[in-house]
Amino acid sequence: MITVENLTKSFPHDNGAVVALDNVSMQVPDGAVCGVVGSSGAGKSTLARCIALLDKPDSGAIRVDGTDLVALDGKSLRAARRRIGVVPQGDSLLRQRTAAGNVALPLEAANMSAPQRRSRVAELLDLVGLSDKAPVYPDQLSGGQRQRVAVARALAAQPSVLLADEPTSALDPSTTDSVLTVLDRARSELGVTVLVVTHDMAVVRRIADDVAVLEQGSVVEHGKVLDLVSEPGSRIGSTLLPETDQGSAVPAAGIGHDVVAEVVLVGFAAVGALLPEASNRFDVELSILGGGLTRLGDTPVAKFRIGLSGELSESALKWMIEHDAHVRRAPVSVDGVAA
Ligand SMILES: Nc1ncnc2c1ncn2[C@@H]1O[C@H](COP(=O)(O)OP(=O)(O)OP(=O)(O)O)[C@@H](O)[C@H]1O
Repeated sequence: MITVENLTKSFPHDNGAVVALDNVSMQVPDGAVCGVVGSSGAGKSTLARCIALLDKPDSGAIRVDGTDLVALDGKSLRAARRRIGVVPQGDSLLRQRTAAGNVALPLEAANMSAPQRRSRVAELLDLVGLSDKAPVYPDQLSGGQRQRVAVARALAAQPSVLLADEPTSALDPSTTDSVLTVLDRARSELGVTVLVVTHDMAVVRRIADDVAVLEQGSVVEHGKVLDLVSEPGSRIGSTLLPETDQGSAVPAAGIGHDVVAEVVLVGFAAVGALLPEASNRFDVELSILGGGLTRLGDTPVAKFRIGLSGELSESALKWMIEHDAHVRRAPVSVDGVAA
């Protein structure tokens, strides 16, 4: 578990200071992948650098497995750093070393014997799908392959936490996918807790369990992706879920439908069965007025604007809510038209 409590960090700027992190608090559960997103200058990299112990915060605590890292120094700080693997922003491999040589670096620093090192490097290159590239120099690798070597290197010392700062920036979508697969494997096969700083919402869509949205140094939204997308007004929800054409006027109560509502359905069972079942059970006519289906990680999620017609429309809606549909009634204006 990573716990960040009231973290503040500023940098000197002209005659004053720029506040990069302003009282930031968040948690990442063990074995979860958390995306840290936000616009440029929001404080994402500063947060990652503080957690990686590369920058010292002005105040606040960063607990990894219960230990406050901010309070450490000397030997205990160096030991704590080894428990945090870092994939730095940009090209970070040593050009004069092969892929295997780069992965071996932290193992050499830890004085691991040569035979042990060879076997550990082989394991790590296998994990990132690059066993055949062991003798290859970074210049002969693609951008995605270089990033996968950087992930292997970050995992070499068996950290409990992996931090990746913009691991997919400047990569095309198919290469991005291979890097994300590797981060996902770090979590699923090694149980590592992964924090990914990114401006790319595709990263959140594909691998994040949790997400924190930073804005001007503050966390403005934080939690499980699948919970946030059901919350009205969620930025994550409005970015990751299909549009339902909120703005268009749809005939509502008394005109075309007895009830108009927006529903978010999470998971195979809900997406596949809930709407037809509600319609059958209550003998109401159900029309999809907008929205669509998407996938967050392995989970199908739908957001629809629906119209219900029939005497038991209200009961059908209530039944959907009882069966875990997240329902928001579409606002209806005075002339009976959904706004
Ligand atoms: N070493 C530094 N010295 C001075 N100011 C800094 C330093 N590092 C970050 N800042 C400032 O702190 C604020 C947050 O920067 P940070 O790099 O953490 O944001 P970010 O969200 O990662 O942005 P980007 O997506 O562009 O990388 C910015 O105003 C930035 O200019």
